[in-house]
Amino acid sequence: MLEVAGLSAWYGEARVLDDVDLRVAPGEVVTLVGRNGAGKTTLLRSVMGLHRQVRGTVTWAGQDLGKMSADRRAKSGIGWVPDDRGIYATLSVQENLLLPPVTSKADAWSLEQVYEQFPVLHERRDFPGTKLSGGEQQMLAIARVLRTGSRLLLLDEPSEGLAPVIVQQIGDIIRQIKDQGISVLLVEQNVKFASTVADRHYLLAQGRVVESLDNDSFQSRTSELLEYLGM
Ligand SMILES: Nc1ncnc2c1ncn2[C@@H]1O[C@H](COP(=O)(O)OP(=O)(O)OP(=O)(O)O)[C@@H](O)[C@H]1O
Repeated sequence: MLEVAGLSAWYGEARVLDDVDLRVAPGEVVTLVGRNGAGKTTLLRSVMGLHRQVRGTVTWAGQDLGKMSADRRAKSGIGWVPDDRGIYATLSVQENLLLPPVTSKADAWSLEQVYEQFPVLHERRDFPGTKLSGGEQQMLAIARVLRTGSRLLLLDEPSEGLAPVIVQQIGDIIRQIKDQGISVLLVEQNVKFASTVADRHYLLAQGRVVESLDNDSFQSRTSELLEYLGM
């Protein structure tokens, strides 16, 4: 379980998150929805320990993460997939997958498991990162954190710039991950996509959570909510 309580964040004097509370249960997919600049990426980065000018608490698997470094948070099972995907362009797919340090964690996916769940990565295993499509890069970025045994994935706009058919594939992967009891906290501007994968949603405006709602309520009120958020 991830629990964020009273989280505020600043860049210098500018406060960009204001007293945010949220939870993600095991196997739950939760989205952060809001217009550009609402603070979504900063929230993910704060959970990962990459943004340090914060106040409030982040508790993961019963442990208050306090001032723990991003590296130690990763070792405790939190996986970060940035919006630029962070693929090493000159390395092959397989080399990218072999980069995370070998871990004995039971949750860490083996190369065989990755290739079984992501057949396209097996087909492309000798391709350099530069030759992958956006969707393949996204799959590789997700697979790479699963290799480290992550039990919580922080995904920043996984559908961005992808063709609808590829977005559907990313949705399938998120559902498979969920079925394995892994939690996902997902920033998403594509609300149609968000409503096909998520259990719950937090709506963020100017750094504050303005609504928290389950997927059924989100689907029945989508246009009203988007108008309210100015999206
Ligand atoms: N490095 C930075 N220095 C100063 N201000 C920043 C920095 N990064 C983000 N901000 C500001 O913090 C606020 C929140 O940005 P953030 O990127 O978290 O929003 P977002 O909801 O993820 O939007 P987007 O989808 O555009 O990234 C915005 O006002 C943004 O201009």
